Amino acid sequence: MQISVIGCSYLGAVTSSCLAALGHDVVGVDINERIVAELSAGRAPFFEPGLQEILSEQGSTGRLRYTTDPSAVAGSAVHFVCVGTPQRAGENAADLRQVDSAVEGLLPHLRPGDVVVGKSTVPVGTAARLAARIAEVEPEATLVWNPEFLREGFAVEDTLHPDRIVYGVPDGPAGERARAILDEVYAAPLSDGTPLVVTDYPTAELVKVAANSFLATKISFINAMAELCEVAGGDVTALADAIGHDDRIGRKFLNAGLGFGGGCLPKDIRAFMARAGELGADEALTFLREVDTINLRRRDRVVEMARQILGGAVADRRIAVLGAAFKPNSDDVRDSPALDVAARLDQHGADVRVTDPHAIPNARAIHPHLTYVTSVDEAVDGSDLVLLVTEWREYATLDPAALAQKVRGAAIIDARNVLDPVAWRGAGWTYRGLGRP
Ligand SMILES: NC(=O)c1ccc[n+]([C@@H]2O[C@H](COP(=O)([O-])OP(=O)(O)OC[C@H]3O[C@@H](n4cnc5c(N)ncnc54)[C@H](O)[C@@H]3O)[C@@H](O)[C@H]2O)c1
Ligand SMILES: O=c1ccn([C@@H]2O[C@H](COP(=O)(O)OP(=O)(O)O[C@H]3O[C@H](CO)[C@@H](O)[C@H](O)[C@H]3O)[C@@H](O)[C@H]2O)c(=O)[nH]1
Repeated sequence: MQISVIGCSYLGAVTSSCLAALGHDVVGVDINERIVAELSAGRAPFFEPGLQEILSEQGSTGRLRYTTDPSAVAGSAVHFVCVGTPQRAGENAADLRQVDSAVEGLLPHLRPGDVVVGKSTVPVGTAARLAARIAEVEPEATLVWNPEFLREGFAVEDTLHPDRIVYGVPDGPAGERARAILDEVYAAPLSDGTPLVVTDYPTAELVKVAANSFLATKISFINAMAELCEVAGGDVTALADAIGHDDRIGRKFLNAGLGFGGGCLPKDIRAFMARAGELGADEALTFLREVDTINLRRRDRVVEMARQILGGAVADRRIAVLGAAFKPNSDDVRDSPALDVAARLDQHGADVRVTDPHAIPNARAIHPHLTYVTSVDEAVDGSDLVLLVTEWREYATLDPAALAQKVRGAAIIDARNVLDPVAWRGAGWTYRGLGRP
């Protein structure tokens, strides 16, 4: 099938290349010339495991191309909208300008029978509004809302083998026809037994933000337990293991630490609260305000812990910050807790040295004044304190005895609770986890 993908960043680059891998003819359109140049050269424009390989494979098939020309969507039967929906500056609500401009750009090229597929994460009600706009210009085109659940770091795997596929379709024959077309697009994962939920627009839009709200709530729940463990002398890791053995709870997303960041969970729960308020249902989501507050308190806690360990002030003390990305296996620093902590310590006058295997260029673009180094050795050299803030495998497996030789003061805050306290203390370190004795 002939498919266009509008917006080719973290979501769209993976979606477009994976659709080509599923056997479709794909054109990706983005207004960002750098992204298009990289993708056109067969290079991943950001770090995402497996993306480079799939781009190289698909580039040589001739089934995948990228362009900045918006008219390149003409001739495609299916158009995926994968543009950004960031938080509006100074507000909780989502900024829908990219979605609106992508759809407006598509309208002149739509033909009868075309299917427009919304993948971006949007406030409930957006699909109905966009469907009405599309109908004004091409009444025989149909909008489907098909939210995306991929995780950065596992984006290719999640796209090719999703946990579920959700379509929000309009009632009647147009919806049925659009559904049949999407069944063809997703023939491979559907034939593997991927569960399919076909529903209406509002439910499809809500499924996405409900899923992210649940995940965020799970993380803040365990971080609240970490706060309790800290004052009561408990161990949140053992607690998470114990409650996680209950199948009804499950162990996933119960890793206490520095909390959630990234381009999705924080802005999605805020946009959900804002939309609930617009719909007169803000009381239904007041708990998400607490989820957000608990999450942001984790960053304060780590800064405070650093101050305590360093005897009351961080000014002029050298602090090694291991990690800048919001999670391992990603170079994404959007709302990164790791980078936020580094920037705050820098503001307090600390001599901060930040390292990360992949995220330094993105981090530098946001916080150019911080000092970045390319290795753990350079970061820890002569440091008074080490912070492990993104649990990259190479940081989680560091040798405490070897590292102790390089620092000035052997103190570490394991803000992701991934190190073995016994081993680190045994090697002479002052070890502090979050919610662990
Ligand atoms: N990043 C993820 O892991 C992920 C996962 C699931 C869902 N989502 C959702 O998917 C959407 C995209 O996420 P992202 O992280 O890729 O966002 P992003 O901000 O990184 O990328 C958006 C891209 O769209 C391009 N763009 C904007 N307007 C355009 C237009 N009119 N025509 C063509 N291109 C245009 C931008 O240049 C940019 O490259 C968001 O709604 C997000 O919430 C993201
Ligand atoms: O037990 C945990 C699990 C995660 N995190 C943090 O939570 C954040 C988000 O992690 P994750 O959800 O794995 O990353 P994303 O790539 O942002 O993926 C989320 O956001 C995407 C965009 O909406 C969705 O598609 C995914 O399903 C959803 O998991 C990161 O900062 C993690 O460090 C924790 O602190 N503890």
